[in-house]
Amino acid sequence: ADLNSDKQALLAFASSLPRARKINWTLTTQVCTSWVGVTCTPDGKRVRMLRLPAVGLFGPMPSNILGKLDALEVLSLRSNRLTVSLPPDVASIPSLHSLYLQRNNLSGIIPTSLSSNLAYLDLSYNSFVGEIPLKVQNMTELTGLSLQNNSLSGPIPDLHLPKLRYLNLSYNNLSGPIPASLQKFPASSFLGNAFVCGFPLEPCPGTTPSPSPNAPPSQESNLEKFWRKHHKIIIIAILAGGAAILLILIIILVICICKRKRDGEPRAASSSSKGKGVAGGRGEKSKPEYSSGVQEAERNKLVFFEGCSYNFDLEDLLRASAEVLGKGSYGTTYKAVLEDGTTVVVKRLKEVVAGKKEFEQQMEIIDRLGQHQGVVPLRAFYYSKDEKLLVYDYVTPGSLSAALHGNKSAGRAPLDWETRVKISLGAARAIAHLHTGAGGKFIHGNIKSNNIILSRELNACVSDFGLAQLMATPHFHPRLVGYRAPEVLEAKKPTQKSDVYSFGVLLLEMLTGKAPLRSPGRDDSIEHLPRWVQSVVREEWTSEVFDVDLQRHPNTEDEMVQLLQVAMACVAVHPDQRPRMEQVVRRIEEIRSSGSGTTTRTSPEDKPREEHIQIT
Ligand SMILES: Nc1ncnc2c1ncn2[C@@H]1O[C@H](COP(=O)(O)OP(=O)(O)OP(=O)(O)O)[C@@H](O)[C@H]1O
Repeated sequence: ADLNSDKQALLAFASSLPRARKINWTLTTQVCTSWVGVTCTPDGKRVRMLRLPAVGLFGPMPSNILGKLDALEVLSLRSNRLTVSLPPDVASIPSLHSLYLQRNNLSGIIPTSLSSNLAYLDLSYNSFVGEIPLKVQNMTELTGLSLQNNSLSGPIPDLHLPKLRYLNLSYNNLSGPIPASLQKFPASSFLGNAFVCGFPLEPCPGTTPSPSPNAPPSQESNLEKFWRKHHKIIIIAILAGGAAILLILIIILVICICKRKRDGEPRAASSSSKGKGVAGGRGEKSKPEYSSGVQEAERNKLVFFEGCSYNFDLEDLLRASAEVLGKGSYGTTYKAVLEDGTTVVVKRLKEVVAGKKEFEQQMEIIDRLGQHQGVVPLRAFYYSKDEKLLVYDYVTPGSLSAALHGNKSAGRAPLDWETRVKISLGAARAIAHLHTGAGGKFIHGNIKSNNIILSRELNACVSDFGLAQLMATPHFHPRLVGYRAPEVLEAKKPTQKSDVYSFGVLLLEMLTGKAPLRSPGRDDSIEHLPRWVQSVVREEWTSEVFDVDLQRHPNTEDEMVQLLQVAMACVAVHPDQRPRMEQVVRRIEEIRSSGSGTTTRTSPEDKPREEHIQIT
């Protein structure tokens, strides 16, 4: 078996099921990079995961097709309308460790040929009948078993599975005592089976209740003796303790009510600080902050763009573990790692004034402009009254800002000259594309080194564009002021020419290795980078301007001076004197091709996108 046989099996699977929503699988496209729901092994030789939850698949689940994917580890076809039965060839794929088929219309018996490598099996909310197969006992890797809400009957097997952490057999027609090996699970694991008895449910008829499933009989009788002797004292102590706790709770409650009244704080305020700590009950993880504004009824409304190969729903995103990457002018950005390991960036926008239609139109434009190798593509968005979320690819290793100004003692290697030119050209091309790509009117509005994300090959990917148009008023985050053109600081309206100014500051940042706003004197006065560079150049100390890390590179000063001239043209005070972005691109291309040849001049920008942006 190889990738080609996996591809044939997937195509056969797709053609055997009428689909409500079109799946983008075709003979001519790449299985591993563009097929929705498909994840390959790291070497790209086999299909490792197939995840198509809630995509409207309906009809009988085909036999002898998916079983051919013999490197498959995860299969998720949950929340579709698959019928008839679970084919034995699927359940027995030897490499399979997670099988999610919950919320379909599958019936018949659970096949006995279950793979012994399964770690998670979810067949809940179907119509399976018959007994729970004894074969489950052999699945020693099993950590979760969800069979609730089926029509399973017969006894509950005695399962000695050391890794089993989650079990749900509720709402079936099972009968008989709960085996001792499963009495550690809560009552909710067994509820809704009229004839199931024993701890943690009601004792079985004709048996004496035992206080603990594992307590040895001798200990039990000692306890009884102790209880007989001291029960009055124990009851009085419990009542006194309970009364004291109640009193303390009442005092705390009164203090809280008084404090709230004093603060005059409305109950619904502080929605933005909710989230991380909103942990649910048993087994639930704390939810990411950005989940707090998503309404229960709207959880299926994550809008994906065409060609996106991610396959998760909003529910998955809300369950992801989220880490704050930063709080910017448009909101908070999180790195979200989903349960299957998929990593994305979620931007939670604040203070959006655009209505739904306007917002959706802008998303369409951002998506269209994202079809460029130098731009971080927007993959999905969510819009509701209380919450606006954007989902992007997670690009590593990080921002240009971190690469230029990050901590050297933490092992950061300085960017060499060749790389800085490559990044400048990549970013310039991407911004020129934004300026020309949507009828010639589009403005980035937020160019800065934090918004140039570097791929593993250190190619520039421009992010965070097209959002200013959705916001109430332009926000000037302190970090942003150094990039703002003078006319924007006054009139607060960015233009393509103000983008050119910001790009000029970015070039100066790369040439000097200095941040756009500096505090040179002891009096803490702030100096703008363009003004500082101008003053040094005027004194004819040009070479003093360049980053000390660049001064070590031989024969590159000519190129540095030429790029400095481009940067200075971009930061001209009058917008009309600044070049257009296409002119900037041409100038950097000339500088690059007239290079001294001391370094290799390959052109990775010409490679196809998937090699260009490394996404984890
Ligand atoms: N797609 C991405 N992949 C990896 N890191 C990202 C991605 N998008 C943003 N980041 C990083 O996340 C951090 C926070 O980004 P965010 O856009 O919220 O703030 P900012 O760029 O500092 O400010 P602003 O909102 O004004 O642009 C930044 O360091 C940025 O480099």
